[in-house]
Amino acid sequence: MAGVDYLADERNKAEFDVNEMKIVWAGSRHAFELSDRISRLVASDPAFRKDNRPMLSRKELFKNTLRKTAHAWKRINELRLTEEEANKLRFYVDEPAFADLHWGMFVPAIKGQGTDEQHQKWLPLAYKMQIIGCYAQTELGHGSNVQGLETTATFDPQTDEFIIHSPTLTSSKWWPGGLGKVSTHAVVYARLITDGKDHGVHGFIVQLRSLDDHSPLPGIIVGDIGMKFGNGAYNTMDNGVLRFDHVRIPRNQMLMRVSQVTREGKYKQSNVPRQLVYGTMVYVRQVIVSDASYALSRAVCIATRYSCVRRQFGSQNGGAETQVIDYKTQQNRLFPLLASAYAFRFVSEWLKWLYTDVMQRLQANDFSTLPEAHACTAGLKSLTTSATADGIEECRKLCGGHGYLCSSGLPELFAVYVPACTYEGDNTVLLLQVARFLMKTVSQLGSGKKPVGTISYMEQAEHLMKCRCEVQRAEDWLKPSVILEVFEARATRMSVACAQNLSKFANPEEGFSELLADLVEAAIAHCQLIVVSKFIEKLRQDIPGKGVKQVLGMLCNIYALHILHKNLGDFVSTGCITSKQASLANEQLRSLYSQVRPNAVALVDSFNYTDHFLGSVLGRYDGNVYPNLYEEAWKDPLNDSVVPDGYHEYIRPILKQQLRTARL
Ligand SMILES: Cc1cc2nc3c(=O)[nH]c(=O)nc-3n(C[C@H](O)[C@H](O)[C@H](O)COP(=O)(O)OP(=O)(O)OC[C@H]3O[C@@H](n4cnc5c(N)ncnc54)[C@H](O)[C@@H]3O)c2cc1C
Repeated sequence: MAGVDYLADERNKAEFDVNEMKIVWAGSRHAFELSDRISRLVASDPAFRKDNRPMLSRKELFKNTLRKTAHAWKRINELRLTEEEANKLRFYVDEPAFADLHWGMFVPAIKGQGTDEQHQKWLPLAYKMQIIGCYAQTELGHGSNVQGLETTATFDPQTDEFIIHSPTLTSSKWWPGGLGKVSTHAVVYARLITDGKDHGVHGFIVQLRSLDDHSPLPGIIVGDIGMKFGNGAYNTMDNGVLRFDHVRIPRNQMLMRVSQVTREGKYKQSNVPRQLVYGTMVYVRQVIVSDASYALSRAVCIATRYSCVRRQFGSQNGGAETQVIDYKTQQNRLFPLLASAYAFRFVSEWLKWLYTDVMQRLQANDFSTLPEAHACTAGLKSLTTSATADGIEECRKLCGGHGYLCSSGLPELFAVYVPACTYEGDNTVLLLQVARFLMKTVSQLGSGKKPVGTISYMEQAEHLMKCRCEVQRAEDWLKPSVILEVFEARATRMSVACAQNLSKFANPEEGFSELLADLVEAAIAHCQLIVVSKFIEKLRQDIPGKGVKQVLGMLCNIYALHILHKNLGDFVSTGCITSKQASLANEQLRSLYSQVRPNAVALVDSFNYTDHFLGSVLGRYDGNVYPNLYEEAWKDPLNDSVVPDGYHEYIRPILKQQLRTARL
């Protein structure tokens, strides 16, 4: 029946003001209104339909993406959207496309690493999309180890040009999004060579294709690297391969904000500090953490609504069966993910602040907080993307068999999302960078150098190494000061233990290699503490709306106590808590699940996702799952005919055969 809200009972149970929570989730009233308006605009435009994506062949899929991107660009211009609105529109179109790399990597790379003259020349062209760019760093042979890149850019003083060359097969650029079939230009990372000397990896703007007929320029071999994981998913993107055969570009196409090559071929540092590139990095990672909260919240929204619709067992005297969300096992898997979605949202909002702070300090030549900002953003990128990838898969399982259908929206969401664990820095490699920073901080304790920002808790290392958790009753676990202290103590003790073990090695690098796995765990403990502490900080702010702060408080406690429960080994073995306190934490967690339960659907409604954006029959706003799932099945091309193609060739002969010789 059209118009019936099958989840109305669930919505009526909510104990907080959903409209106010929508504003908290969006970050501000302005952000909410903008997001709401643009998401409806996209949802109501048939050109942005996406339900058929998993069925399309690669070529159809790619062309469809080109059409949608062109349509989005047209609407952005017709409606005279601002940059903020245009970004939201691309977000709600919800399809990886070359434009993501153009706006998300190519433009920021030129902005961050280009000189004023380069900005004046290239940015207007890029803003009007008269050129389309990508970011070509990774090669077939090297990704994480950027210093191992092999592409060369050799300066030729005779002609005032760089010669870009791929000397080996492994130096082929491999993976850049938008490169395969679309980009006209790329920021290419190559080893700079002047007068026979290698100055390491630098960025260059290189034209790849003709602006007249799109054919590759002489000396350039370029194409797509092939199908990727999942149906639809990231296959909308033309991740590409690129080889150069002595391609010449003018000298002024090296990105020269930080270092330069003069007309005479002299390599020199400009007076702009090298650290300026950190600004772009913090910005990109903030976007990735924010995207993690959106991807996880989407999966959680689908799993929560469906868990209220789905009933299994428990019927007595012919009554209704139990909603699966009422099983404690379902709550124990689902609610920590719901809490994580909110936690990642708040930490990404805080990262926005960190970006402004970093930029202001850079302007003032204050680099004191950069190592900490670098470690913290690397760690948060790693932590949130790994948890989100795992969380989406968990949501699929929470939806049982139906979660495996493409119409649940979860398989494609998972396939699109998982590479976030790899791009912009492999998650393990990033955690090892965090670990190096932690080891350095521990080694400097007592030297008078004060740890700053998210690592400032280490100033209390002496206390944190020996403090005892004061929890005596389950409710004691609700105190933010208690939670913070045990998380700080665990992170400190794990880092100090690693540092002590490292000091046993005569060669520190050998020790680091040997202890990699422990170091990663210490880094995770530090990053989990950051997320918990930013959630607690958020709750210290004034948050209006009936019941909003209370329910967020429950989620914060669920997030922290669930991590504690999952990592009891760390907390107990480092002596931060006793096993009795561990079981009290678990008791408190169960009670929190019961408190969140009536608010579950309202908490996912607060994400304010349209059915178009969710793209899930199971997660429909109205909860009318079964008739729509049934209808969706009949749309499959296999159901176009009652008797399948191939019946006469392959099925009938088997059915009609007279077996004489078989040994069955
Ligand atoms: C969908 C997608 C889009 C991408 N888009 C772009 C793009 O637009 N532009 C671009 O330039 N690149 C892009 N990339 C490439 C991406 O940035 C790299 O894949 C990434 O940096 C990881 O590098 P790698 O592939 O060399 O992995 P590797 O470094 O080879 O990793 C393989 C394994 O080795 C481990 N490992 C590596 N080094 C260490 C170490 N020091 N210690 C311990 N373990 C280690 C890793 O943890 C991992 O388990 C994209 C990749 C994907 C999947």
